[in-house]
Amino acid sequence: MLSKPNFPALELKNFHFQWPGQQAFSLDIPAVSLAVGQHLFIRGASGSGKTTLLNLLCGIHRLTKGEIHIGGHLLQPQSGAKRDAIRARNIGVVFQQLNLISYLSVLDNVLLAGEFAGNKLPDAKARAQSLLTALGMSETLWQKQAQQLSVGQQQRVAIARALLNEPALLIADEPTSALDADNRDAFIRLLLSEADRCGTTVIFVSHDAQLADYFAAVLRMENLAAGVVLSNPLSNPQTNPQTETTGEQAPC
Ligand SMILES: Nc1ncnc2c1ncn2[C@@H]1O[C@H](COP(=O)(O)OP(=O)(O)OP(=O)(O)O)[C@@H](O)[C@H]1O
Repeated sequence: MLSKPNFPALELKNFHFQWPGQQAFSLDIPAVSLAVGQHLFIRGASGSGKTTLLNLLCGIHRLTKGEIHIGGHLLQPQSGAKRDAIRARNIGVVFQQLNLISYLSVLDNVLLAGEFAGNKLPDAKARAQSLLTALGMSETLWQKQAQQLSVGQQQRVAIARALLNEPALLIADEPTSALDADNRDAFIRLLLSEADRCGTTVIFVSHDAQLADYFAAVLRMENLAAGVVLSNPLSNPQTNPQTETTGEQAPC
């Protein structure tokens, strides 16, 4: 695992958001702190604000009041350009639709994350190759176009891309919603084990309550205002994928 600075992966202070001109919906979180490596599952009903919350944590929307810190960096309040730069370097995202560039190769899809971050890592190519190998993507696949991959292979590329910049935080937005139970479980195991290896904190959002069993911490959208991260009594370290390893154990 990489050595990480001594900051929480995520810290929210007096977080308040309201859509302009709308009183009916708001998000309020007095205080939340997630330690490095502590994975969080967020669940909530349709319309409870999951996507809005993720977009705020990524700096896509501007917070109405309060502060968001990612890996010790102040994300909000900041200008849009500063939020973009902080996001590119400190947050990896796995989207619901994975969002790979279909005509680019596997390797170039992963390296895109480095370009968005201004190629902070001088060894980005070697790191991309190492991540792909650890995720079970052999060298024969690296020059294949993303559109020629199976869904499972595309998911691995999406995980490698999200981890390329050694982010403090990886946000996964319902990436398993189109999968059957076996593939869903395999994906989430792989994601968490690879994040553990890299020392990255995962925030996984879903309406699927069954997935909560994989996480030691669960936050329900309905309980945001309480400002607490609940321990998950169902999480079982024997079966918890955070303790599993898959693929080759290359350095992260
Ligand atoms: N661009 C927007 N402008 C104004 N209101 C919005 C906008 N986007 C979402 N909302 C409102 O914010 C609230 C939360 O929506 P959001 O999409 O975050 O919920 P969600 O939990 O992600 O829902 P789902 O699970 O159905 O995707 C809803 O009341 C929605 O109508």
